[in-house]
Parts: sequence; structure tokens; C-alpha cells
Amino acid sequence: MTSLVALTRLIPSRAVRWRHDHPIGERSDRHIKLPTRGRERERSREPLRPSHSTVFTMGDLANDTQLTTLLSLLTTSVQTIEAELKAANLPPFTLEPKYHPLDSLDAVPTPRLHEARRVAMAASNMIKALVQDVGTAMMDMSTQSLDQAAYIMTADIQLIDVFHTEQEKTAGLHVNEIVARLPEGKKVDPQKLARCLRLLSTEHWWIEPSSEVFAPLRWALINTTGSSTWAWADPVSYGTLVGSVAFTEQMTDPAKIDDDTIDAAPFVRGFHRMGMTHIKNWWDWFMQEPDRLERFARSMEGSGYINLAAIKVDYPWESLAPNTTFVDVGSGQGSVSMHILKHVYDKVPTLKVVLQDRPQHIEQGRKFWAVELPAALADGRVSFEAHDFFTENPRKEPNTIYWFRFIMHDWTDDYAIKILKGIRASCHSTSKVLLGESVMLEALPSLPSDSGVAEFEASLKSIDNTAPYQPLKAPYPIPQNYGFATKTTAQYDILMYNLLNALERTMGNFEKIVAASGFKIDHVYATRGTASIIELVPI
Ligand SMILES: C[S@@+](CC[C@H](N)C(=O)[O-])C[C@H]1O[C@@H](n2cnc3c(N)ncnc32)[C@H](O)[C@@H]1O
Repeated sequence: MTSLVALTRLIPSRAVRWRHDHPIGERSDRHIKLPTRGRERERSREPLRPSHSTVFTMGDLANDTQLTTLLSLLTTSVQTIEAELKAANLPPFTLEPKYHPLDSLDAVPTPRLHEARRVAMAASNMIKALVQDVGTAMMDMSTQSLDQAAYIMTADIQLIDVFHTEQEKTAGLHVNEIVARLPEGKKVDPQKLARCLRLLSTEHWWIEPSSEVFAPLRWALINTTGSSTWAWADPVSYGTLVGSVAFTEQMTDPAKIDDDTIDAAPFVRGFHRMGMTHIKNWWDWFMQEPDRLERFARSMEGSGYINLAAIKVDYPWESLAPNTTFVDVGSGQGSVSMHILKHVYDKVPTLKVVLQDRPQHIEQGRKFWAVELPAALADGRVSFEAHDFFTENPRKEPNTIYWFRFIMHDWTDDYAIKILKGIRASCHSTSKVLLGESVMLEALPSLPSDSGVAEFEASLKSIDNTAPYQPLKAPYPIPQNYGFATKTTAQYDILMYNLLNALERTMGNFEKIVAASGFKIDHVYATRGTASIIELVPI
């Protein structure tokens, strides 16, 4: 995220400079109000001129290009972010190698900060798209799997563990020392490692404070060995690379175009091309490689960094009816239900959780809860049962919530309908289904007449941080789906295809599977994470 001041530092040529005719702190200068497209400029101090000069004034900014509109949106959103952090007594965002308090499974930004953050991410990435030349854009896109390979490698060799103290993390270590400290079996060539870290440093994961000395930045910490975020690199990121090599081949195979089974995922073809024809599909891989199953179950908590904290606070769990049974269907180790129960443990004392999954995952769940929330086992507030969700659900009592996170997106429509019908057959009239899933938005453009800088500012100001979260409309020229700020959902959509031949759904897609299963959508809760909570009631 780039402030105006930082942006000026990025201007490379000595000849190209901002001339601050007015103090930077003066709002009229800092904050350029742009006229709508084609209208006369309202605030420029000098007429626009064909510029042979390379000296720009702030007045020149008042030109209705997309770039300057985006800069204005960026300035507003960055200022809002900083003001919100200050108001909440939180430190500013930095790249230093320590987590920010908002980087937590228990923390959510205020609604205003969240909205400003989305615009800052979308605007800065759109500025990049406007200013970047096509040649470097081509190189960037065509080699992104190398960023991914370098990221997976740093997780695999347990790189972060060689930094023993905060001081070492901040100052960095020489690459020879880094390699000397790597465990046996994880040693690499120092120069190759340096080259990988230089690649990652272009995305601000690492930094090279002095020649061949490398230090992690904040994002690199997610690969701290054993953490739930580290567990994501293998299997999920690794599986993604495997599927990517056979992606086009699988998509264009006439025999596979209408095949909606999980076995038809590119990932399976990728493994077969590597000679591993014994792997039938994603879930089968884990049955054959139990270590990976354990890491996958753990990584589901890691994937919670995109939505778990928001799931906890953006749904009214405190208002659950007394004696509610919360059935976590396809729970994995039950990270989400554990966090929800912990969140309302005393406030909703009659709430009980049931984990349902396949036997191996349930065993993993028992171990996880014994460590993370042993009180729930002692108090009889959690139970574990093996259950195949393609069959009728054994839980039939009133006031049951059937909770699904990241389940519908694993399956194409016929399978998703079958899963929901298994619930419908058991569902009491007082019970509900909650789907914790991303809702895909189409990538439609916004129009200059929709919402501009001034409207965005006014909407940001009018947000009541204590009210339930409601997303704002994207300001022009940011696309209606918020572009880069919702890339994670678009990535998940293709990730689901790649690994499982499945998909993230639009609201229309959800309506279709819900109606076909004997439910209707009662309410959709937007959250400050990537998931919405879609509440279904039986009809
Ligand atoms: C993407 S994970 C989500 C886990 C959990 N809901 C979460 O959000 O952390 C999907 C889960 O579905 C489970 N699953 C797959 N097929 C199943 C089946 N037929 N019956 C029950 N669970 C199944 C997997 O074992 C896995 O734990």
C-alpha cells in the first residue's frame, strides 16, 4: 500500500518531481477531487498544458484519468486505514518480521478499516496494471509458478527456524550461515537459495539488508514450521502445482468436459503424468499418505486466516437458541467449530458441538481438541462421530445447526445437492443449515456514474463501526467485485477446479442447489473475511 508521499519516492527520474505548491498536510492539496469524466476541471490551479516540462504541480493531478482517480481513492483509503488503526490503539502496518495484532484468528478490522483496505488493495493493484509495461507484465504472469515454487521450498526446508532470535530476524543472516543451520536433508546450495529469496523479496516476503544477507519480512513468518499456515504449502500449494501442469490438457479433453466427478480434476491428471497412477483423487491421496492428511487437516485452520475471525464476529452466535446442537459436517479437525465454541463458551453455555467427518479426520479432531480446548471434552460439549455426508444425517433433534465450511465448494452441483438432501431428510423444522462459503461475484466494471471518489469518502465516513458489517459498493474505476481485493475468492474458485473438479459459486449457483435440496435461503450474512454465511431453512 502506497501513500502519496511514498509514491513520490518511487518516481525514478531526478527530472520528474512533484512540486508541493502547498503544504502536504493541507487537505485541498492532498486530496484531489476529480471531476467526472469529460466535465470541466473544477479545481486545477493551472490550466492543463501539453507538458514539455517534466516538473509537475499538484494541480496537474486534477486530470480525470483513471490513474489519478485511483491515486485519490488510494490516498483516502490509506489515510482512513491509518486513522482507524490509531483510533483502535493499534500500531501502524509495517513489514517488520512480527505479526500485526490484526494478523490473528481472533481479530477483525473495524468495518471502516476493512472497506478502506479493500479499496487500497484494489486501487494499488490497478495502478500497477495501468503503469506497468506489457513486457514485464508478461514475464510476471508467465512465471508466477516460480514464486510459488520458491515459497514452497522455503516451507519445506524449514527456513524460518534458522533465525533463532528477534535480532536475527531483523538483521538477517548471511546465506552461508543460513544454509549451515539448515537441518541435514534440507541443505541447499547457498547461491540458489539467495536467488530464490531475491525473487521473494520482490513481493516483500524477504529483504536483503546487505549483500547476501537475508531477513524475513512479516509474510515470511507464515512458513514457521509446524504452524497451521506452514501446513498450507504442502499439500495444497504443492497439489496446485501438480494440477497446473495438466490444466489445459484436462480442460480441453473432450472426454472430460462433461465429467463432473472429483476424479476428473487436473490434479489427478498431473499426478498420472508424473507416473503416480495409483492416486485416484484428492481425498484418496491423503488416504495413501497419512502425513499429508495430518498437514491438510491442520492447514484448514491456516486457511481460516482468510475468514475465521470474521465468521466468529459477523454472525450473531450469541443469539443461538438454548440447547442448540452445532453439527460441523465434514469438520476436518473441527477448527472452525472449536473457534466458534471458544468464542461463545460462557455466553451460550448450552451450546454443544458434534464433529462429523471420515474416520481418519475424526481421529485427528480428537487430538486437536484435546490440545486446543480440553474443557469442551471435560464438559461434554464436544463429541466426535464418523459419518459419510452423502448419507442421511444421524442428528435429527430440534434446534440443530448443520454447519458447513469449505464443503459445498469441494463438490459439483449434483454432489452438493446430495449432501444437502442428506440433511433435509433429518432436518427438524426448527433447525437450520449454515453454509460458510465464498460467494463469487462477476467481474463487471463499475461506471463513472456509479460511485466516485466523493461518494466513496462519504460512504466510508458514514459507516457505523458498531453496526453489522455491510460491504460498500466499489467506487469507479474499481470493478464491482473489487478486483484484486477479492482475488483470493477467484483463486479458490480455480483451486477447487484444479484439485477437485469443483467450484466457488455465485449467488445464482447457490440458489439452484439450495432449491433442489428442499431448502430456501433465509438470510445472507456478509463478513469481513472471504466467506459469507448463507442461512438455509427447510421448506
Ligand atoms: C476442505 S475440508 C473442510 C474441513 C472443515 N469443514 C473446515 O472448514 O476446516 C473438507 C472436508 O470434507 C471431508 N469429507 C470429504 N468427503 C467426505 C464424506 N463423504 N463424508 C464426510 N466428510 C467428507 C474431508 O475429509 C475434509 O475434512
